Amino acid sequence: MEKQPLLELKNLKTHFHTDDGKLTAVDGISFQVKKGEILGVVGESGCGKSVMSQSIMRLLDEKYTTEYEGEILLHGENLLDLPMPNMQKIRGNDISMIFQDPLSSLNPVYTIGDQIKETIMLHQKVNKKEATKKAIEMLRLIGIPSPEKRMKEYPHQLSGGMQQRVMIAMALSCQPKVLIADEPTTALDVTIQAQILDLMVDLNQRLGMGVIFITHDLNVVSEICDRVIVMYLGQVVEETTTDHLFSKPLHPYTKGLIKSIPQIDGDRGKELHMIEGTVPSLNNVPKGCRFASRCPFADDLCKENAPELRTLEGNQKVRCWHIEKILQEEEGKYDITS
Ligand SMILES: Nc1ncnc2c1ncn2[C@@H]1O[C@H](COP(=O)(O)OP(=O)(O)OP(=O)(O)O)[C@@H](O)[C@H]1O
Repeated sequence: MEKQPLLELKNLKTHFHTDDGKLTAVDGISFQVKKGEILGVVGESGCGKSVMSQSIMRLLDEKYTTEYEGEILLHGENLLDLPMPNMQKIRGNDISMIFQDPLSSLNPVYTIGDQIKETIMLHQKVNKKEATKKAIEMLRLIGIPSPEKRMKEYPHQLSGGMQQRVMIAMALSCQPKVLIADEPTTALDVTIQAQILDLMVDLNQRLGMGVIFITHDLNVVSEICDRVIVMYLGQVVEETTTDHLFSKPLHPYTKGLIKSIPQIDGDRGKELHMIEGTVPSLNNVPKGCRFASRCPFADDLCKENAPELRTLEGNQKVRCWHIEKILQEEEGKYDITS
């Protein structure tokens, strides 16, 4: 039976009212996250990944600058319709978020224990003693040695990796249905990074949590994600399974990203492919395909007309006018290699 989505975005748009006019940083994003699934979100800097996740949590300034359109459905309920106090209950209880920089989310003047306990007591009906027990359990679960001792320490007394684990412990302490992880391991060294990713996958499988994993690192995507969306200038340009992303990327932008993955072994000496050009700015969004100025396939059609996201066989979705041409090239490639 097809799993029901935990979280579904339907044509989400996030607009900022600025001195330069109205800028649309997220422009019609739709996707689903199912129970126990890890959805990767990739794309170059500035393509709207963080604005999208902050929109899901409704963390942006709605009073003065930000305007949303579309739907963010959690179990069928549109989060964009909720009054802020209700939304605050959703945060931490149903959806949690972990950020790139752990120190920005940990309070330097409170001990680790107090911060986790406070999060637990804010979201669950438990007394202090029970909250302490749960906090220790969570630190143990997340692989922090001597959790009783760590509870009494302040954030600055912990290494970067430990701080990140504490933040993950806090995010998971209420067993959210959905976890949004925004570049959670970028600032960490490779060994710690691998340990934290293992932990996240383990918890995702054990707790059945849906995860939205935002990253620049396609190697990480290949290791942990089930499906991936590729974003470009506020839109999804490709959505596919992780297997297909690497074996059969179709959008020219996705192909460029895959080619620019640094090779650790093999291919040594081969020049790293960089996608030429830069992402257009939000106050100068092209009227045609947003990737056209950097695309080797682009012609007049692309420059004049914006392509829709098309669904292909295997539920792969691609926003490009030249899918057939690209598919033919792929076929050719397979003929030679098979
Ligand atoms: N408050 C704001 N007002 C106006 N524009 C904003 C605001 N916040 C973000 N933007 C713009 O929205 C676009 C998307 O930014 P966002 O931070 O989501 O990109 P990103 O893909 O997460 O990049 P990175 O990978 O570097 O974190 C950028 O052009 C950014 O300048």
